[in-house]
Amino acid sequence: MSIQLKNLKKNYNDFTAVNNINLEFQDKKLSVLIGPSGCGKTTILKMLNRLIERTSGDIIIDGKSIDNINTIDLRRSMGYVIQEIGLFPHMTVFDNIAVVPRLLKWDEAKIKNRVYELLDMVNLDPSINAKKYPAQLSGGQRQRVGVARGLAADPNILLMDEPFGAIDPINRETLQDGFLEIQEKIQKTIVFVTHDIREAIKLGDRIVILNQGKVEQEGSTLEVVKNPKNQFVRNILGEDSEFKTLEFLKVSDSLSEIPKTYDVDKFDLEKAKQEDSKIIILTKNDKFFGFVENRGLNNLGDNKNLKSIMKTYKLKNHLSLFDALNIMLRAGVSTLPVVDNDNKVVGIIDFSSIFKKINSGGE
Ligand SMILES: Nc1ncnc2c1ncn2[C@@H]1O[C@H](COP(=O)(O)OP(=O)(O)OP(=O)(O)O)[C@@H](O)[C@H]1O
Repeated sequence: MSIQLKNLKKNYNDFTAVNNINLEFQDKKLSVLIGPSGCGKTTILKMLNRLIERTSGDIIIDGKSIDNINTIDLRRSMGYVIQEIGLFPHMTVFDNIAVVPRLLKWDEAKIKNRVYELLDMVNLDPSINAKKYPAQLSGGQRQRVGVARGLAADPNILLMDEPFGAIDPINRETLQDGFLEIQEKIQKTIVFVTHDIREAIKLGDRIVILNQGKVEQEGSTLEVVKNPKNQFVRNILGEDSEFKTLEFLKVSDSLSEIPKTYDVDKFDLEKAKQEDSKIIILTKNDKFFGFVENRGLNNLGDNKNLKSIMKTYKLKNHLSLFDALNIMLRAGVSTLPVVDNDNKVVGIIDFSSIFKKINSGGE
């Protein structure tokens, strides 16, 4: 579902918070709104679900003005995830997530299925967490319950207002990674407010940069990062914005080759030594098992104990190139195998394929 803003305006008395904005939030894309405090981000978001009424202009969802959609239906078609305060403290995790399905009068069996499915999706074991109260969870876990609740009735649109803003940086990264995995699966139209440019670049398919109620620049994340329109945008992006695109580019887009793999139980040393590839990947039952560096094969002792030189580092294909470089530097290797969610090998990544990707601007 796409959302169009047409000449959208919001005045608070004689102060104009949102000033004649024309924009489209594209179907199934995550659009980030970013800008300095007070630039109108939250006001725009809340006008979408009519928590704030606009002064003039129009908001069109899939061709229909929101004036022609019943407000209750409108809000049900939009999940809403906000910072921290979103959960009802006196309700269990289960009941918090079940709020909208119960309003919609789903039967209890269907609600239970949905709540358990969502808890699994946000990586919270339902058998442990469904009965807990918000106060018994960590900040990051509460936030994941917030995301699950926003998705409960399977809305087409998700509005997220600094959903990870109150989480410490390390857990924040984990939540962002988890959320990217979820979005890959559910493909919602998401409008996401943040003031953190790294988060914007990492999560956003598209970025809207706002300044005093106006759009300063809008476009795909790479377009904006590569071609900032003016000094204001450059200031928002910060000094090392090219480097930040590493957060946005995915390992899966930068694979250098599909490697030949060797079943560890049928390993043929002489054949492996002939391979061009820098690393030899070992599998067991078609799943990733480990890898050895080709040059290491010559140093293999008489006992031919492969495991003595085997490494088990691997990269998941949904990780960012930023994470990939981090892991490669930590592991002290310049080439790593890449696996999918089923632990099947899908390719190899090395420094040169990463730099090629960065230099091409992600294309
Ligand atoms: N109810 C209100 N009455 C008067 N002014 C308001 C009201 N709500 C918001 N404003 C003003 O409108 C402007 C935009 O507010 P908004 O909350 O949309 O900003 P924001 O970009 O989300 O800021 P932040 O990043 O600090 O959350 C601000 O200058 C704010 O002071």
